[in-house]
Amino acid sequence: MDRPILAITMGDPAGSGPEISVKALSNDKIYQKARPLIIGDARVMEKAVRLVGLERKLTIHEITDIKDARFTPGYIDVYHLELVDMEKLEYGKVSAMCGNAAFHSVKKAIRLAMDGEVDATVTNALNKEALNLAGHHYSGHTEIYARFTGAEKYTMLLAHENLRVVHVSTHVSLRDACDKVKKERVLDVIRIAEKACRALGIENPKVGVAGLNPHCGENGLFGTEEITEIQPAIKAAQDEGILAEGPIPPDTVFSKARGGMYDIVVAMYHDQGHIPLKVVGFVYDRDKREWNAVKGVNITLGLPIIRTSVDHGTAFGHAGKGNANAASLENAIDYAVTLAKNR
Ligand SMILES: NC(=O)C1=CN([C@@H]2O[C@H](COP(=O)(O)OP(=O)(O)OC[C@H]3O[C@@H](n4cnc5c(N)ncnc54)[C@H](O)[C@@H]3O)[C@@H](O)[C@H]2O)C=CC1
Ligand SMILES: O=C(CO)COP(=O)(O)O
Repeated sequence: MDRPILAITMGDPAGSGPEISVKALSNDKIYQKARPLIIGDARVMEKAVRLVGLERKLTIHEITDIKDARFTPGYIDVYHLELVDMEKLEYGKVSAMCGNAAFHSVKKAIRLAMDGEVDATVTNALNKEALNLAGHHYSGHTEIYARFTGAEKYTMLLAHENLRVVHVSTHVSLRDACDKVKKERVLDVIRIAEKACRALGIENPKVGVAGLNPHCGENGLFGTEEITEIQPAIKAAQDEGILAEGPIPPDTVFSKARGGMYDIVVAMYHDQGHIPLKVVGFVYDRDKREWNAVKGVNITLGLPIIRTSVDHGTAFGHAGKGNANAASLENAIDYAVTLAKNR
């Protein structure tokens, strides 16, 4: 486990995943801490190497068996799945072909991890519209991983620096999200959050639990979920010895966590957790008209295997231009290495 084997999915071939994978793996230092390979299409990856002008430095090494991987700087091992008709590939366009290719890359990575052939998986972004257009009816990686690993209690963690957030629900409408705030689910997510912090090397983690409603409902004046669902879940967690606190008003809980009061925050729905993370991790420069930083990592917790991911999307606006930012993928690779080593 000194240099864990990482299966990195190429993501939607029409997006920035192949390009940022090449950028991340062109850094020789990565091979000192991990043995990375790409799961996807070798032709797509060759095109990405040319796109970033690294064809003299990097060779795509096509494999169909992990045993054949070189894991050596100067080569990018690609577990080739013959997924893409290069004549039809158009950067920045939603297509069933690309949705299908992204899906099968993910499915293969999961299989390899479940079979113990790789130590962890790292995903590049897929486009949910393309995925569904291809007939794969999932709302994201999280649900694909749950289905193919058989996990029942899982959740999404986003992390950037010392800010970590897990979610009671993710890809559902805001109306449905409110109905999903139930004691049992909140308690499960608190438990998973605490365990994840330990897996990341944090001793005695403190878990801050957000409320759902403004000001936590002001004692029932505008919403009662804090009283009927969230408080009882926190009490049950405390009875198990977990250092959980809350419910904490959602508008300040993240600043408190960032300041060091909590190691992790339990958010009640997708955007409650995603917005603070991306306000900190995504930094746009108005004068340069580009992103100075696109950082952060997405980790699925509660799986029997490791999955870390970029926390941005397919960035179709950057695809084919060679100017996408690889920082989030580098973060995701680092987290995968840490989790594999602590397992
Ligand atoms: N892990 C995953 O598979 C994720 C997939 N998505 C999917 O991606 C697609 C596009 O979603 P959007 O909401 O547009 O989010 P997005 O993250 O692709 O784009 C948001 C903004 O960030 C910029 N950006 C994102 N990644 C960048 C990078 N690596 N380098 C430079 N700039 C970058 C984009 O140019 C855009 O301005 C959707 O289908 C969505 O469902 C979104 C988030 C995560
Ligand atoms: O869209 C995402 C976050 O909003 C990413 O979701 P998945 O990790 O499930 O693909």
